Amino acid sequence: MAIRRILIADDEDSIRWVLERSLSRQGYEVATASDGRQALELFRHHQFDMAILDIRMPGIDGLELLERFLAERPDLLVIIMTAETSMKNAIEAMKKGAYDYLPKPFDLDEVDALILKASKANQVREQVCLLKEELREHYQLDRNIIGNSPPMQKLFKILGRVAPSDATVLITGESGTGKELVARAIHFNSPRLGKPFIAINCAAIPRELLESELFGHEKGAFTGASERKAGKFEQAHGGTLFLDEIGDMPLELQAKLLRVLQEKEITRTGGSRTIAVDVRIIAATNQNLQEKVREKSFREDLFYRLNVVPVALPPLRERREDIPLLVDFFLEKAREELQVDTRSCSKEAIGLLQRHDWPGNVRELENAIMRAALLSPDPVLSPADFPDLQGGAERREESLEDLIGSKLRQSLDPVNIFELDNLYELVLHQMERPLLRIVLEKTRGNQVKAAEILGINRNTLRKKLQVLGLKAGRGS
Ligand SMILES: Nc1ncnc2c1ncn2[C@@H]1O[C@H](COP(=O)(O)OP(=O)(O)OP(=O)(O)O)[C@@H](O)[C@H]1O
Repeated sequence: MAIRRILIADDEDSIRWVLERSLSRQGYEVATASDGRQALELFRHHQFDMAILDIRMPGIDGLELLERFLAERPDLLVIIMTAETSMKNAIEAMKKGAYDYLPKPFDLDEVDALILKASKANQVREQVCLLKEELREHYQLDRNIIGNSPPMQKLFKILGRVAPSDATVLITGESGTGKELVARAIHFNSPRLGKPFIAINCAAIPRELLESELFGHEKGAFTGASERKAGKFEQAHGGTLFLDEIGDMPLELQAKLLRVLQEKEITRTGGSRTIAVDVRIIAATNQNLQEKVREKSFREDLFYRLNVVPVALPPLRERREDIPLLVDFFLEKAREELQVDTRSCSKEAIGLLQRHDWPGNVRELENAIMRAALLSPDPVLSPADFPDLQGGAERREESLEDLIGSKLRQSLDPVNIFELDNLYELVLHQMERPLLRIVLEKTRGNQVKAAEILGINRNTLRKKLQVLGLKAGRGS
């Protein structure tokens, strides 16, 4: 929004008069006050976009007004006019949150330029606010983290409570359960939104580099350190640092990390200066940290420091009821990202997906859906589109059924079945002999194995072989 209403406060009549005249001519709505009290009164009754305040006024001075205004309206653009030749007052004003300062005496052109600059800055600021809003919406907890099952509802409750705070969170869960997704959601739903979210995977970085990745290094700190470098802690200043796979952090670094967390300051490798850092920590692991503490490969004090709010993500096999929702979510993603028009999954396919155990959790499901959507020519995915799953067997059974079905049709077509009265037994009997023969062939006559595969008792198999006149093999 452009600047429209301006408040001018100065005890010098000539300054008020000149500014009011010039700004009103340019179309701004201007209100003037000759002292701080009057300015405060006007501020309380009008919505100004900008205030131009003289630093020296009887009663309430410009700096105090600035503070009071910003306490109520942090978005107000305040310009402080200062007659002082020293910069001290101007610096003080900037520290207190003034947008800029205007040294007296000034040209009206200077004032115009300043208002124009502020106007542009205001627009950028509003855009940033909008973007933040969009981001927040994008990361709205239950929009991106899919799940409706009781463990997920419990999770949303915890996240809703913990996100707005600065509390350290320790996320545990098997690989692919969404630990990083949850860490991001916490950040984007916290007041730190708009500040950096920095992730580092402690398992993926060689030990000797991890320290400098985390805490930075000074030039020449070690061979290869040709430039000074800020570490992840510094990069995350004001925001959130996500320490993934924290269980893999070497013990000696754990000690340094603990110190940093306690003291909220870092020292770069090879440096001596301490640098204050304001960082929220979210750590994650798929290991049992308590067990590592017992084994002495993870520091107990660090564990307690990180485990302020424990968040445990359930494996997908413990919330199978969420699979249909997840499938729809990933199908929509596939349509957007892969330009396919896969619409849904058949009931049988959903059944198959719900029976699978998903050792790779949501990541594995996501990959399976994306791959199937990409490869299947059909808008509705069927079990055949998931050949890697258990259901491969089901699919083979299906095709075996088709195969037998068509053979049966071929042999029955020329027969007048109305003349028969024991077709069921006849057909099954016809199948029994070839089936037993094939299985015995494959087990090289091992009856124990054959009985096991067929799922029948060994004595039953032996009797059947006798009745059918099939040669009994070895295996007794
Ligand atoms: N509940 C969920 N809803 C939607 N997508 C999810 C959910 N959980 C995980 N995902 C997706 O699954 C993939 C893996 O998630 P993520 O990387 O967060 O898991 P992780 O637990 O950090 O895995 P790892 O331990 O292997 O690093 C991502 O693409 C993520 O968006």
